[in-house]
Amino acid sequence: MKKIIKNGTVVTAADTYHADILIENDKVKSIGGNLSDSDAEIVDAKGMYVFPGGVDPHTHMEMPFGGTVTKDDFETGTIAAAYGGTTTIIDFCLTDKGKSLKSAIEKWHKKSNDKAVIDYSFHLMIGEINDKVLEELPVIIKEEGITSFKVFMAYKNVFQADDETLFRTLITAKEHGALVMVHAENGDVIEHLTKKALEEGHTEPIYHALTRPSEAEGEATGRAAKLTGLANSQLYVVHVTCQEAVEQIANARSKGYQVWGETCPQYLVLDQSYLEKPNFEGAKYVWSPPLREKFHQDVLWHALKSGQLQTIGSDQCSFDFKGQKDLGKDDFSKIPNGGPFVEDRVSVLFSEGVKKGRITLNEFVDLVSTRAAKLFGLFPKKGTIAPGSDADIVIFDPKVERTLSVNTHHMNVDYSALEGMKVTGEPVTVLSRGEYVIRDKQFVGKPGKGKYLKRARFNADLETKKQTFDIF
Ligand SMILES: NC(=O)NCCC(=O)O
Ligand SMILES: [Zn+2]
Ligand SMILES: [Zn+2]
Repeated sequence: MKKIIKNGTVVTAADTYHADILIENDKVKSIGGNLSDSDAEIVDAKGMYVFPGGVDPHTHMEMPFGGTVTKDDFETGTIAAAYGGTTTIIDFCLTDKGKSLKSAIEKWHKKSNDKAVIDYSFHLMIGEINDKVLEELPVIIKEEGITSFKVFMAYKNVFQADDETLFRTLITAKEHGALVMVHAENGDVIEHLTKKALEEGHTEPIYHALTRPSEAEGEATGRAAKLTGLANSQLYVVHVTCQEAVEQIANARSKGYQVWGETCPQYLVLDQSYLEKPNFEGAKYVWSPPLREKFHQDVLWHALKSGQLQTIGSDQCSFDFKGQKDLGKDDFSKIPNGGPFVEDRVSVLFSEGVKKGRITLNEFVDLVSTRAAKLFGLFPKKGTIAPGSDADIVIFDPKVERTLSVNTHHMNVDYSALEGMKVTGEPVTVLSRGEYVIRDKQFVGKPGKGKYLKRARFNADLETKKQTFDIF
């Protein structure tokens, strides 16, 4: 099976140039001018950008949360991801205290095995550290290729871990070459403020934001960064929303700590006022950490541009408005947290970022694909277009204008958080390992075609670009 993508503009995190791309089987074989091969199918990309498939480092498919389960599973969620130009997701595998890590991973394999239409991998939640966990972790890193662990500093009495657990996870990760991820909010402070608000009779969605102040995110981010320095380890802060957290990350980085940060499109284009929509509509905009006051958006864009934040995750965590979000109709603390974004992540970044002059085209590719591939042990198999890389490729029309809506999106959820938003640009054709998943804006992939990816151990040198590497 051979294809030549012709006449397009190839965009990577490093370069933008006109070239043809020859794909043989599942890999990029060569890149050059006027390539020809009589056996190859010609794919015309005239007027299009051709960039590496998006790597979304933050999804929650079919995840139990708040007494319900996220609506998109590995089938609907990866189909939507592919429509949106993403060809790899890394999903969070939740663990249960007292149960083996292996059993949690097996559960996640069962959810995804026959369903995913694009490639995928797992991060592993660490909720406790004990002898059993310490014994299992090296085996899991080796056998499952899971090289990133997630610790929640919030969601008290549910997922929240204490500082000892975080610190010991950081030490263990350092020892075995893994990256520790944190949901950084001070869960104890939030618990107190939530109880107080409810006692005072405040039940509306806006109180979700008011009881999770940005200072509580900044404090937890700074604490996690300091513990990382103390452990001489490595940290990735998920879904950064605010100035206080960005400042802590920048401060840690200025001291030479290995700390990276992710933000999400929702924090770049939506703000706290959405939670005040009438008729409980504000529940559609309940994320943790919450949407912030508008000025934080400029701080986040600036941090992406200046390199203090390095990736964009969708935090795909979709719940229907009817039947799921309304579990919190009389109590904001019962509204399932999260929203649908896996399909719109790349387009929002292109339209609001590149088109509006906030980031360059190459920075865009770095943010939606390359950096996550590097940080999470997938580069250069994923995250770039180069000879030997997987042929995960997006052919993207940079000119088309469209309006985002629940009526046209492919996520399995009854609303769009971006209803009516106009964006410029759309993926037209998406290849996963050389095969069409989206062809001329139609899904032509197959559930089960997506492969589970074992990832390499954390490699800080890829970040500082000191090292040459082999295609694997
Ligand atoms: N972010 C959110 O509100 N829901 C998903 C779970 C998490 O990432 O904290
Ligand atoms: Zn989180
Ligand atoms: Zn999340």
